[in-house]
Amino acid sequence: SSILSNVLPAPEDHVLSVIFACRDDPCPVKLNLSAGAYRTEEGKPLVLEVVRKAEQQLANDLSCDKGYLPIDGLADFNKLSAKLILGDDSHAVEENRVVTIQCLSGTGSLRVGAEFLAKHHQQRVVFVPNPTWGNHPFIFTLAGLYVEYFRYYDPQTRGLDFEGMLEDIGAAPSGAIVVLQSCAHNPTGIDPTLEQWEKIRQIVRSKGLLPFFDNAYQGFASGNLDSDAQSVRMFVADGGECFIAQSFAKNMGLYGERIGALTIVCTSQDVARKVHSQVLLVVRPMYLSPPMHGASIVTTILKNSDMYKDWTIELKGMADRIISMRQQLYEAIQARGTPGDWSHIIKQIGMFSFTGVNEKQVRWMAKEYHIYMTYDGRISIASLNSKTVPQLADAIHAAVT
Ligand SMILES: Cc1ncc(COP(=O)(O)O)c(CNOCC(=O)O)c1O
Repeated sequence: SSILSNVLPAPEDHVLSVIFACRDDPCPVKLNLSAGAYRTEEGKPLVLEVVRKAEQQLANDLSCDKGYLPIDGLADFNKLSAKLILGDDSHAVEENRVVTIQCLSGTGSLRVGAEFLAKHHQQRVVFVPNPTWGNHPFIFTLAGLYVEYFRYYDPQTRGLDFEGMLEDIGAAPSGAIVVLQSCAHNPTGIDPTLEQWEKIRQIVRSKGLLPFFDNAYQGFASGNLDSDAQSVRMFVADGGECFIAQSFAKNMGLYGERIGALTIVCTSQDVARKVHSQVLLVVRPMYLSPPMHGASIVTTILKNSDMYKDWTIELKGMADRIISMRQQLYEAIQARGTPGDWSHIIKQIGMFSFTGVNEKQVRWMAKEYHIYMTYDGRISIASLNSKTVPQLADAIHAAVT
């Protein structure tokens, strides 16, 4: 008898089921707003000019070979990636307290960090925002840690439940890991202000908690790489430890190259050395060593000041297009006189908007308007363009009136 015959079908995944429903919808004007990937005004994925240029340079560089990278990845990439998030004048970097490992994009960085913590950290509780990116609970649970939630989104104000957040983090047991999205919170699009980040930092440090930043959208939120790194730099500046998962999927458009980094900021060079040696033991049996191409593209761009500048211009272009889509959607909703306050659409930041429409309305819009978004009412603003904004505004108007 077959060994695999007892495998059960996987439970329905909320995001995937929406993507499948949209895929199977024959309607020629269907609109998929569920996927978290940037699209141009023409509705196409974008390969940055500067990425094409870097790839041409790499293709012509005959010194490049296809040998294995070290377990922790391309050394230049690790240095440049750490500098990007920590800043050019980071004391942690100067004092050699920083361990950076090239990982398989943001997901891989979170996974390696989770496996490391499960092996070396006594406190097994991880606090994540409620709501948070759908993969967070799975990544940490799979590593053998226990996921708990801290209040983050307030449905009443459609804003940050800051008091609730502070209370829940303040009640966490000493040593608990706290997952913090550094900017462009997924799925709500709501970020703490700098003043609020400072209060969060104080409570995390005073309770001896371990911050694990998920930094998937640096530069993609505000359009400025340094602004979007302020929350992380605030914590690192106080000399404490923190984990940071970086991704170049969105801000460099390298989704499929799976390029990111896990940075662990330690309190001393000595600790950093020991941590580095142990992270290698997590990676080796997991995937041995990371892929070269994405790391080579990022390194080529970050180490060349002209290409770096070109990148920041294209990056701001993406962020600005999203911000203008928010404005257009807000104005289209206003123009229709749709009941309710829709200002959260322009107050929120990053790839997504938490519209506030409920699951029943989401399902109705899929059926009647062939517009698809995740059941929590999250839409990818990056998937909108000037032609589809009116279509969405009509659907929202019809759904909530
Ligand atoms: C907060 C966050 N962290 C990490 C990641 C991981 O990204 P990657 O592994 O591609 O770097 C993502 C990617 N999001 O996926 C889009 C979606 O929610 O529909 C993310 O949003």
